[in-house]
Amino acid sequence: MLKEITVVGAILIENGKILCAQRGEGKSLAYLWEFPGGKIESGESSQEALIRELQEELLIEVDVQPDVFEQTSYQYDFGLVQLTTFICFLKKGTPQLTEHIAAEWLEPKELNQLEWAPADIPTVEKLMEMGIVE
Ligand SMILES: Nc1nc2c([nH]c(=O)n2[C@H]2C[C@H](O)[C@@H](COP(=O)(O)OP(=O)(O)OP(=O)(O)O)O2)c(=O)[nH]1
Repeated sequence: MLKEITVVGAILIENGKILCAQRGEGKSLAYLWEFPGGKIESGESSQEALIRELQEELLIEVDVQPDVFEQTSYQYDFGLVQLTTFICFLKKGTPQLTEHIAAEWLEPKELNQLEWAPADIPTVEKLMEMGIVE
């Protein structure tokens, strides 16, 4: 059966850099880099899901921009991930890793230094083409 997984990812911007987070061992897509976020729960908007996920994963409060940055679907062996990314800004706190094993703040042009989850490539390419984020 085709399993659809609806996921939101945050392009968290601070001082022209983007927060990139590395997935841990024992998970799907282990050690690949991603945008912090996760699955939308029933009854939640995309923005609400991102606010909740970033609170849980990084212990921060964020503002989520209303417009979608990029939307893609990627068929993994475990299911079809529909990933929607949004630009976010830090409102309160400093990111602390509670789930990821590493994080890096990178400029858009540096994003290809990391090995990203396949579903993230369109967002990464769009950010790299923009060159500057603020
Ligand atoms: N948060 C996030 N997930 C992503 C990205 N790209 C991508 O393919 N994914 C996938 C990984 C997971 O299969 C799913 C998000 O699930 P999740 O973050 O809520 O849950 P999880 O890490 O516990 O995942 P899992 O072990 O249950 O698969 O979407 C991304 O940029 N951010």
